[in-house]
Amino acid sequence: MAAALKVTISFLQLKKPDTYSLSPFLSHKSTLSTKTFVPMAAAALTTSSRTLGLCETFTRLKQDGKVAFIPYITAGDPDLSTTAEALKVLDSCGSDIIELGVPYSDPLADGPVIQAAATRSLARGTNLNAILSMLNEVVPQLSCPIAMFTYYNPILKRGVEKFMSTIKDVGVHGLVVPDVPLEETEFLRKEALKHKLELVLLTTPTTPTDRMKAIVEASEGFVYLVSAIGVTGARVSINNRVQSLIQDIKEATDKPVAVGFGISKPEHVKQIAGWGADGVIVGSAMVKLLGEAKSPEEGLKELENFTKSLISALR
Ligand SMILES: O=P(O)(O)OC[C@@H](O)[C@@H](O)c1c[nH]c2ccccc12
Repeated sequence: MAAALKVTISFLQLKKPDTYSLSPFLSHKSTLSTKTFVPMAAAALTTSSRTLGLCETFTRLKQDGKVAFIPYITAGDPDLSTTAEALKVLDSCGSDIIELGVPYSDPLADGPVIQAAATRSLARGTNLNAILSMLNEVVPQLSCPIAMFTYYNPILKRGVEKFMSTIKDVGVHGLVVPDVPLEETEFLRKEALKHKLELVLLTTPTTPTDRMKAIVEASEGFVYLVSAIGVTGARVSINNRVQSLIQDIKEATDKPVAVGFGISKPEHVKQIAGWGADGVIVGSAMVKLLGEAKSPEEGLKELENFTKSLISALR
């Protein structure tokens, strides 16, 4: 009987750290270096559980006629173990992408809630290495992708290439850097692409049309539409102008558009989804619940209830 060609990866036959030997039952042998082989094996092992990237997530949601729910929290507020639990809570509640903020001493685009969160986190000694170690443990337990949110300075401090490779290694999919003007994103974008990270760019209500078009052209993953002039922070209502801003962007690109700034109520979420947004981003309202609660446990419970109320307004 013709021997069935059955290929097994015999780890026991591993001769050297860098080569595996495929040992087909037929006589010939072939060896592949781990550089080409393990990724294939690893991919085969994880294909089914591979987390989708940002753009893929939006594509899947669009096929299901759904709008992405994207919460933002500040890493290390009130502490990193609570952040780890919060990521799991947000994921299990059905968040589609999670923005995780790296605390920074001069968060110029943030309002008082996120500024206070960054101050508390830094006062506890939170640093990038500790955040990365936490992510290394938690990301494999999540079903939704992480977009790291950082100002430019922490990236420059570590070096752009090193920063990109390090966050990719712990399973981060995307990156949002609010204080890098379009003109200075070239190198950042090149390095992000090299490390298969999706660099999300932001456009605002005051961005001139030509500049908005250049931003959406360069943005990867999705386009972040800032809904309000000023800094982050929950608003009583969402500016009706956002509806036309969403349409303007959709005339310029097929890329998904997610709206952030000020969103803090189920009616805000419904309104923005009704205007045609592909995603809604909620930060300050989440950060306030988590960071200003009487205890981490209470903060996590309030975060869960609030997240469920917002997601149910989307579904
Ligand atoms: O906090 P808000 O108003 O819900 O906005 C989202 C925002 O928190 C998050 O996307 C974010 C946190 N810090 C930022 C700085 C600039 C732009 C966006 C952000």
